[in-house]
Amino acid sequence: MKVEVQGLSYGIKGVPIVQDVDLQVNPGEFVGIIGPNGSGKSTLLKNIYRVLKPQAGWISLDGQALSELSYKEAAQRMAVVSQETSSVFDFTVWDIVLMGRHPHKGMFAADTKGDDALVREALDRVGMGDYARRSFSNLSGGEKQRVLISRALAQQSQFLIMDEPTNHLDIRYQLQIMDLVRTLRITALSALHDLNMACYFCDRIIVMNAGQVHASGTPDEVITPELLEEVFGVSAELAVHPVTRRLSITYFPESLQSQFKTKGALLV
Ligand SMILES: Nc1ncnc2c1ncn2[C@@H]1O[C@H](COP(=O)(O)OP(=O)(O)OP(=O)(O)O)[C@@H](O)[C@H]1O
Repeated sequence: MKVEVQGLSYGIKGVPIVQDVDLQVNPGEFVGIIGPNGSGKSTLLKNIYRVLKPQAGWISLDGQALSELSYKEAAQRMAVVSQETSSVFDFTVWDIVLMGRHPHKGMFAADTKGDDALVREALDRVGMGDYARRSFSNLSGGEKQRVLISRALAQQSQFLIMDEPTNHLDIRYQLQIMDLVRTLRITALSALHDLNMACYFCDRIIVMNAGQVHASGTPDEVITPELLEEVFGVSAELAVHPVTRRLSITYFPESLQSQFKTKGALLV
């Protein structure tokens, strides 16, 4: 699925939060949105997945304006893994993942064996197969996140939006989830905080700063020591890993900078 956003702006009480954002996600691409805290990543994503209404701009899925789709039609095309996981109801893990099938069904349609098989497979893919009968609300943050990703898989949408999907996950599941999204070759747009993960897994990166797109391109094009200094205010060194050929970032906290500088090891 091809996703296009043009001139998207959103503000609260006259204060601009996202300003004139253009972006494109090509079919099968995994695009990461990075940026400092408060730079507008979540607000931009919420405008795309329709929790917020853009004050200006245009969003389309395969050339069709998102605003012209019903919520059900939009949910058939777009799955969301957001940061908000609280629920007032005590659903089981199975129920939560089964909800991913709802956009594909009529109002009173019963769940089919096909739905059950998709839910089972989606749970297994994130390593949560043994948790099906557990209460969702009692899970750890990382387990909840894996269940929500599982729901998105069961939804079988062609476009996946994620807001810091690896938040709460230990390193094994961070790698597993990012790898899964990558290998599914589903069109994906995700806010990410871990820049090494973004460099490793994303085809392209969009850098948000103060509500605007500061830079965009492949990780090699976008991530430079100068950008990390300017946008994130951190000193860092970049290297290309000899085996993976991916960019690898090493950060230098202020307390270590003078130490390394005196040893002449700081290369940037
Ligand atoms: N409902 C709201 N009322 C007032 N300000 C808001 C509201 N929602 C977001 N903001 C502000 O908009 C800015 C962008 O917030 P947003 O959550 O989009 O940033 P973010 O890049 O996702 O940040 P983080 O990395 O911390 O998750 C922040 O300064 C935030 O305080």
